[in-house]
Amino acid sequence: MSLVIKQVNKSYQSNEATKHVLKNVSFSAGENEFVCILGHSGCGKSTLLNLIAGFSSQDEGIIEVNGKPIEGPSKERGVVFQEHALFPWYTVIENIALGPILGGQPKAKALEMAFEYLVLVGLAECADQYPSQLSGGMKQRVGIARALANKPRILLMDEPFGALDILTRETMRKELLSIWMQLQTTVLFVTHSISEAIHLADRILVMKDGEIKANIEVPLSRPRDEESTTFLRMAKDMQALLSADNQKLKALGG
Ligand SMILES: Nc1ncnc2c1ncn2[C@@H]1O[C@H](COP(=O)(O)OP(=O)(O)OP(=O)(O)O)[C@@H](O)[C@H]1O
Repeated sequence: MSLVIKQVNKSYQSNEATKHVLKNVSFSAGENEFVCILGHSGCGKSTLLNLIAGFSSQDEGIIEVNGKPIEGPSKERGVVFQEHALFPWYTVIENIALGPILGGQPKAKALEMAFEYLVLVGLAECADQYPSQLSGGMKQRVGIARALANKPRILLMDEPFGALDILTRETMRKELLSIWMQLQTTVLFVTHSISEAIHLADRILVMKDGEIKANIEVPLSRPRDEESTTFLRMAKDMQALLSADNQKLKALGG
């Protein structure tokens, strides 16, 4: 799987004004790579992810998966949102099986597959419960299992842990890494948390005002110690990138 984004531009029109939200965005993500897109609220992270998901289209530029331009949503690109959007009238296992059933799997086979993913996210015992009976973290795990059940080649995650408390967030982060290591799929993960990005990513794209200001490899093995010198130095550098004005960025080579 390779994802290539070249010179993508996107503007929104509102009240006669044009807002240039993505400015010449270019990057790529390789097979099994975990890439985080880091930036403050409003910098264009979700807009970028929505383009890659195929929910909307760019004004200019190219978005290709395995050399083919994307044309709308596809099972090869699974999406997990901050809000889990589970169907309340279906049980947990039915929510997960829905994608495979709609994809043409017989129901029994789809339920079997769904159960495998529930085991993977540690919720086997909740198969027959309804979403309203689950905590926020559990719902988010169901959301991940549901995206994975379609066997995506790339998982697009838009601040999936943003609504969770800090302890649950840490647990989910560890679980996501363990799932990713088992499944080996490409992940594009949007966050505004510097430490979350450094914990998770192979590579971090720092976004500001619709531009990718830096594309940084994380030279640390996992699990990562947030007290280590490299972790702390990276966090400081990224904080500086996110808060620097454009003049200073130029001086930093950004
Ligand atoms: N459909 C739309 N119409 C007009 N403006 C929009 C639309 N969607 C997003 N925007 C604007 O584009 C900018 C980028 O929004 P986007 O949601 O991509 O940011 P973000 O970095 O994901 O922010 P957050 O972290 O708060 O979700 C914002 O200023 C937003 O108001």
